[in-house]
Amino acid sequence: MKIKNICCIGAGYVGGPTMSVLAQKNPDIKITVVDINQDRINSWNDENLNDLPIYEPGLKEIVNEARDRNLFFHTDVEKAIDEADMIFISVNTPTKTYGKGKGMAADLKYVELCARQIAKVAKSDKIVVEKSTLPVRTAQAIKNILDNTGSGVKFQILSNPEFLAEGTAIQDLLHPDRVLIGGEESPEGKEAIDALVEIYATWIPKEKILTTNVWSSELSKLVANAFLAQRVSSINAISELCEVTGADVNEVSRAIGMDSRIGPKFLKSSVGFGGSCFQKDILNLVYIAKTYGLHEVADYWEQVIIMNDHQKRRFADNIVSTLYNTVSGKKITFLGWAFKKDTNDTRESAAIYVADALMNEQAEITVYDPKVSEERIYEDLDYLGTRSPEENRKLLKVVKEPYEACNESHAIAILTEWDEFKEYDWQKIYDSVIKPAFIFDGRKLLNPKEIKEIGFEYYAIGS
Ligand SMILES: NC(=O)c1ccc[n+]([C@@H]2O[C@H](COP(=O)([O-])OP(=O)(O)OC[C@H]3O[C@@H](n4cnc5c(N)ncnc54)[C@H](O)[C@@H]3O)[C@@H](O)[C@H]2O)c1
Ligand SMILES: O=c1ccn([C@@H]2O[C@H](COP(=O)(O)OP(=O)(O)O[C@H]3O[C@H](CO)[C@@H](O)[C@H](O)[C@H]3O)[C@@H](O)[C@H]2O)c(=O)[nH]1
Repeated sequence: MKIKNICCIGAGYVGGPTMSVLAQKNPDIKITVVDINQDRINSWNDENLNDLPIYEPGLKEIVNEARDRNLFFHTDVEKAIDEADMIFISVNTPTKTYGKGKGMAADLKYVELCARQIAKVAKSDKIVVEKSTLPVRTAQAIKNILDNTGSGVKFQILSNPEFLAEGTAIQDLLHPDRVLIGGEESPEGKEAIDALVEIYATWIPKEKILTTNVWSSELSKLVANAFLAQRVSSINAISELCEVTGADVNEVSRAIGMDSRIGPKFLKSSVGFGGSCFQKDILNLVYIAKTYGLHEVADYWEQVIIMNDHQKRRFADNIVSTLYNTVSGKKITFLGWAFKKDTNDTRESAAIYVADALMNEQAEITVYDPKVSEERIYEDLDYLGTRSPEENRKLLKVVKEPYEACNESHAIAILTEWDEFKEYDWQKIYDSVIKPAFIFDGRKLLNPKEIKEIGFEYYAIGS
């Protein structure tokens, strides 16, 4: 079966970049990315490409090549569904904030809405691809909705989780470690799997395209994120031990990472992992385990989150205790707000929680981040609901220039590992801050020797 027309529902961090690369590599397939958010679609259609909704290195060039050739962005969801042979569901699946499973389970209302809309509109057979991260066995629920339309239309459901990381989305999409496709083990299921394999095979070697049953594919996505986050929490747990024993966590990471069985990646100690996925997906895994009565399994994975919360809290506590047990009325500069470098995404960023903890102590925070907007930062804080929007704006200021952000500061905290922070004139910054001059490096980014020689009191995670 040769796919000619693809629709992707959801023009977010996954839908946008993924479909852009798919379109670039398959110029003979028409790909339409739809979203209910008109502003987002307008941004994707921004004529001079300066206002794309997502910042990812390399994305602009690919959108420029494929857009209006075989890649289209619009809001007419029903028309795009009707025309497509293959429909990707790439909508958000946040943690539930209400009802059963509140704070743990994935909220599948957007996915269900998509399934119902497909069921309503479809007049010809379709392959529906789960691109969103979903709890194991969600394909069954989607299938139930689709198979009960009475229209006679046949659907095949595939699971094709996305493993891209933000900031490196385009490179991850162009050169993935693997592509995972789960499908039914029937002849129709195999035909659907083959159709999707052919699309990826236009640029990815076939041996990297892994096909499994649907449930293994759905579960593998949650497990991959749980394992990755577990490594970060493991090294962060060790960072605290390093701080009290005189060991250095970078040296420990290097020493253990050279063991080929452990490997060197994802062993960078930090102020805590953030991002839209790790916490949400582990909570989801924990919830699924609990649902099946597997309490030891649930407790085991929950510990990854507990350690991460501890790491954020103790970073804030350390600032307070070092600044003579009070930060009330003191200016604390945050360098970085994004959850990692090279992205403007701030979801679950450690910076939000560290700021909130310090604002509870009446600190006056000034934030500089090269890519995150002022509006976004206030939205993140307001979302916590800890204090009124007016108080948030009173206690936290956002500036567009790093030296201005540091001027007359009592302490500088590095929350994101942006490369440009390393290049700053730290002597100039030292001259402009209140003494003693403190730096709290949540990313172990700066050179401790150089920074201390300038005169800073320098505290880094894990040493
Ligand atoms: N962000 C990542 O790096 C990443 C990586 C891998 C997997 N994932 C998973 O991919 C999924 C999407 O994540 P994201 O970060 O792209 O989310 P996102 O919030 O950036 O984008 C989702 C988009 O879907 C749209 N949407 C929701 N319901 C809709 C509907 N009924 N019709 C049309 N549009 C609708 C929203 O308006 C939004 O623009 C999630 O399940 C996530 O866990 C995310
Ligand atoms: O050694 C490390 C590696 C990462 N982090 C932090 O962990 C978080 C997540 O980083 P990363 O995994 O690089 O970014 P994400 O974009 O969240 O990507 C993860 O989540 C995606 C969504 O599911 C998956 O597709 C990716 O494979 C998975 O890496 C960030 O706050 C990082 O700063 C560390 O603190 N130390």
